[in-house]
Amino acid sequence: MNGDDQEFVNTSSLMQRGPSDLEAADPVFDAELVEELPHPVVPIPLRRRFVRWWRSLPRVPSSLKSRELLTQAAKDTTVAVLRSPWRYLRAVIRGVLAAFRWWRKWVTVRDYREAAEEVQKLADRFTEIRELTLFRWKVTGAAIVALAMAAVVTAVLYGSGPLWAAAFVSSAVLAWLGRRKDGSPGRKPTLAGARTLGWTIDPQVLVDAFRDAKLIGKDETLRLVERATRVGDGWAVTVDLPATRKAADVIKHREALASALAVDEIQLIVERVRGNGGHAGRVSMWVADEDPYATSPQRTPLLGASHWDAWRPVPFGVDARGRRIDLPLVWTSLLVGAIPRQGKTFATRLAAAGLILDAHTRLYVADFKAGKDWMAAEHVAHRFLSGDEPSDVLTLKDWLVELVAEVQGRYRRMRELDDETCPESKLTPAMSRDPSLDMPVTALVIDEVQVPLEDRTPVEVQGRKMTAGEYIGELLTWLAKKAPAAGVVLILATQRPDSKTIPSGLRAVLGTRFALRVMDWRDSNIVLGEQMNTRGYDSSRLLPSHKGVGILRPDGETDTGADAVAVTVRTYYMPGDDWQEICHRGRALRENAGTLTGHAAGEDTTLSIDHAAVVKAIGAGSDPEPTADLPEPLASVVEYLDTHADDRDFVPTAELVDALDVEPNAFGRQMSDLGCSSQRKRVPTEDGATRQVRGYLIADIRAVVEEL
Ligand SMILES: Nc1ncnc2c1ncn2[C@@H]1O[C@H](COP(=O)(O)OP(=O)(O)OP(=O)(O)O)[C@@H](O)[C@H]1O
Repeated sequence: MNGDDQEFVNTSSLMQRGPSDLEAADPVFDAELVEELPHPVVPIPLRRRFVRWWRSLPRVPSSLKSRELLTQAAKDTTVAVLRSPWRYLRAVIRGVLAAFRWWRKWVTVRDYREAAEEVQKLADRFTEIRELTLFRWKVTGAAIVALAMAAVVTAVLYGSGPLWAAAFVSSAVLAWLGRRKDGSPGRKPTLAGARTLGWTIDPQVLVDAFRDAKLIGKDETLRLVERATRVGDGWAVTVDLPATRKAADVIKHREALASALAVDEIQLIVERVRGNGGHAGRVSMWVADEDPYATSPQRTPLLGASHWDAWRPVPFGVDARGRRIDLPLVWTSLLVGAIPRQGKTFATRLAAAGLILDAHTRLYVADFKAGKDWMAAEHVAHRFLSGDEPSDVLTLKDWLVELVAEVQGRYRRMRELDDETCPESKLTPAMSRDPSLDMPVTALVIDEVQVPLEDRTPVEVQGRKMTAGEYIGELLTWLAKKAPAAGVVLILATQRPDSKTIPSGLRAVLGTRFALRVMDWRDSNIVLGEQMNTRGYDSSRLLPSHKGVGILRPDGETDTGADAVAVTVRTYYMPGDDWQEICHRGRALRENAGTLTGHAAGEDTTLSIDHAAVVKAIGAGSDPEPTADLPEPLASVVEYLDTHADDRDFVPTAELVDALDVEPNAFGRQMSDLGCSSQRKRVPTEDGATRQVRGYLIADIRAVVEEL
């Protein structure tokens, strides 16, 4: 508080008391005393101040404000200068053509002729027009003769200098006449050959392609951030879209852009540039010279590694540009889906290979394909089964029960550990390698997971009758939710990625997805996640010949260099002998480290299972049948939604009518009687567009069920 404030407090107290009882009073301080620290003055260097001032000047062009832009401007100027003779020549040629067209129109008296034609008096005016045409031809001839004579006389009198000067002036006039005006790209040749690669030389071709693909408007243009450069076996370019246009839309409509650039969409990689150097409208494109997946596949780099750390992302494949894509596995889970013979088992084995080469990793391998593909893993796996009989399904069920108990035990033990060893309720690399803690990274690999999930062997879980498939679904869902943080990784591969086979609850908690070729966009969405096709990721569009190529939607960050939602990857090729080699190496590593256990060590693999504890943990058997008391058709709708709703919030009426095989009008009436009213909503279609359909909000249906 300063002196003036003190003054004010004194005077106000005097005013309240009145003038009669004037008495000297001590000042009243109604404030907090704070120590006044001087503001630190940080001197800004003169150079920085100048740079700031320079950059804030509105009239200085942006190319003079940063070194990168200046370099770009210098490059652009050099290219413009080098190209200028060619552009000038083209402008002159266009000028000559324009002049010729004008002259032809004049000499044939076209305007007069057309006017006569319009009033149907051409016959009357014919002689007149003919005479005028003849006269104009004569004028033309006289002008040519006069020009030629003038040229000869000038050449004789003054040499060729003035002739050159005249030619230059005429060419300049013609170039001006033939100049490209904004918005009129000129006549486009109909048979000009392929547009491919034209854009690498002339950015205008790229702008036209964006316009043709309707990614920018007719009057909008692109800004070239980086000129087209050779990167790998293709061309890369970075552009800025006009304000308000989004890079995400370009990714979504990649196919239209590929068509406009006349390349197969598999050759065109479009990414949004994120982070410091990017923004929502900056697009980086790479166009491969040819099908990047037509070449022979690469062997996995794991072959060159004597061992691998399971905590390091596993080398999984390469993208079209040849950039390596690594797949983090610990703390997440992986779902691989594809139609048969597309490389599902190969991809799953790649993920498993990284874990096999770590001696401190425990493996559970269940091969329901019952073939040779996984045989080699028998030598390293703690638990191993290969078969598709109900007895195998029941064995898997027991494993899962064992794993649920294991995960619960791990969390219990983690609670008792000090903060330094276990800072969060999560497994750490040090914990996973400490034999005294007995918490190694554990991977559960199930190939053809649809086999156990669809199994109908009846099982009784704490008095509740259910199928083995249902119980396995519940156990897997619990594990996918809870186990990754405790170091238990789920790697599931399925040939049938439809919503009936893989329960939506399970799919929703599987962090990493890899979709090789599937039958249609719905199946692709089931593997990759709802509406991924509308975001430009649809694995049904991959070619059958592209074995091992799929769309990877990672859980965390992959090493792609670009921060994309998903990326198309060609997995490394690891044929049977390489796989066996890896498994043998994994066994040798375990033998050295003394970590070979279970099936691989020839130990007794009888399981100690506490079913009751597991049932309590996952809550199975305790749920009352949810749809038992519901009236129809609501009960069937709820049953359908439980298996098919995924993470959707809306279900079209047509889909329900189809699935439940009911009469649409009666169905609508019954639903509305039960309190579920339908409404219109836009839903995505196969081609990426949206369509308005009638249907029900799933939340509304659930609310009615609750009420009932
Ligand atoms: N990365 C790859 N590069 C080239 N070819 C591959 C690649 N991955 C797999 N393939 C080829 O694809 C074929 C099928 O692979 P795989 O056995 O993994 O298919 P799948 O989807 O598991 O089939 P199924 O569903 O019948 O079990 C393999 O024989 C292999 O030759």
